Amino acid sequence: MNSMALRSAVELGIADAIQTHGGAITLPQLVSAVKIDPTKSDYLLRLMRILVHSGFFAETGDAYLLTPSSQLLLKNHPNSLSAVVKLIPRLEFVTPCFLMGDWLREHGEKTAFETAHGGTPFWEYSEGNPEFNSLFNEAMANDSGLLENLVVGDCGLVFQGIESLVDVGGGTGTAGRIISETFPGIRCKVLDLPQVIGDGRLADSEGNLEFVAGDMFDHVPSAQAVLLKVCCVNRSQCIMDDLN
Ligand SMILES: C[S@@+](CC[C@H](N)C(=O)[O-])C[C@H]1O[C@@H](n2cnc3c(N)ncnc32)[C@H](O)[C@@H]1O
Repeated sequence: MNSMALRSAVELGIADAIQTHGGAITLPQLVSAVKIDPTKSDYLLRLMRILVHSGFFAETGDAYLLTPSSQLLLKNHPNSLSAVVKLIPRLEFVTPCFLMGDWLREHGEKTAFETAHGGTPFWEYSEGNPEFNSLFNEAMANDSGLLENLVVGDCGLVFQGIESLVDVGGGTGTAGRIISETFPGIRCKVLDLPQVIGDGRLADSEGNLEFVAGDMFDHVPSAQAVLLKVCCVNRSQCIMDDLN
C-alpha cells in the first residue's frame, strides 16, 4: 500500500503541486491543483495520511509540506527519483510476485519474470515494449544520477590515475557522462544494447565520452577500468570471465 500510495503521489504530481504553491498547500488547494474529482477529496485525504505517515510529506496546521524524501520526487530536482517510483510497482514487476509460490516449487531455469510473461526474458520484453523500455531507462538514469554524484563527490579518489573506463550496461549514459565531465582525463565508453543506445545516442558521443551499441556477451570494448553497476541482474552467467 505504501509503494502504491507513493506511485500515485508521483502520478498526480503532488510534490510539484506543493512546490508550485510556495511550499505549503491545503487539501482543497491540492484537490484543485492536481485535478481530483471533488467528490473524491476524502480519498485524497486518506492518501495524504499514508504519505505523511511514511514521511513523504509533513503537515503543519492544515497544510501539507515537502520533506527531504519528497523533494526527490520533484520533476526538476537534479537527483529526481520519480521515474524509479513509477517503475517499481508496475504490473511487469508485481505480477511475478503473485506467482512466487508456484515458481519456487517448479523445476526449471525460467526466472519468475519469464514465467509471468510467457517465457519472454526481461531484456527482450523491454525491447518489445517501447513505453516500458523508455521508463526503465529513465529510472536507471535517475538512480545513476543520484549515486554517481555521491560516488564521484565522496569517493573521487578511486578514479585517480585511470585513463580509460568502460561502463558495461551503462544505460543511457548518465554515469558515464558524470564521470567524463568530472574527470576530463578519462576516456569513457558506455556500452549498452542497441534498443537503449539507439542511433540518437551514438550521435551524442563527443569529447571523452563515447557510446557503443552492442551485446556485452559478444564484445566489451577494452579499457583500463570496467564499471558494472546493477547490470548482472537476471544472469546465471557472468561476464567477469570474458573480461578477465
Ligand atoms: C539495471 S540496468 C542498469 C543501468 C546502469 N548501469 C545503471 O546502473 O543505471 C542494466 C543495463 O544493462 C543493459 N544490458 C542488459 N543486457 C545487456 C547486454 N547483453 N549487453 C549490454 N548491455 C546489456 C540493459 O539494457 C540496462 O541498460
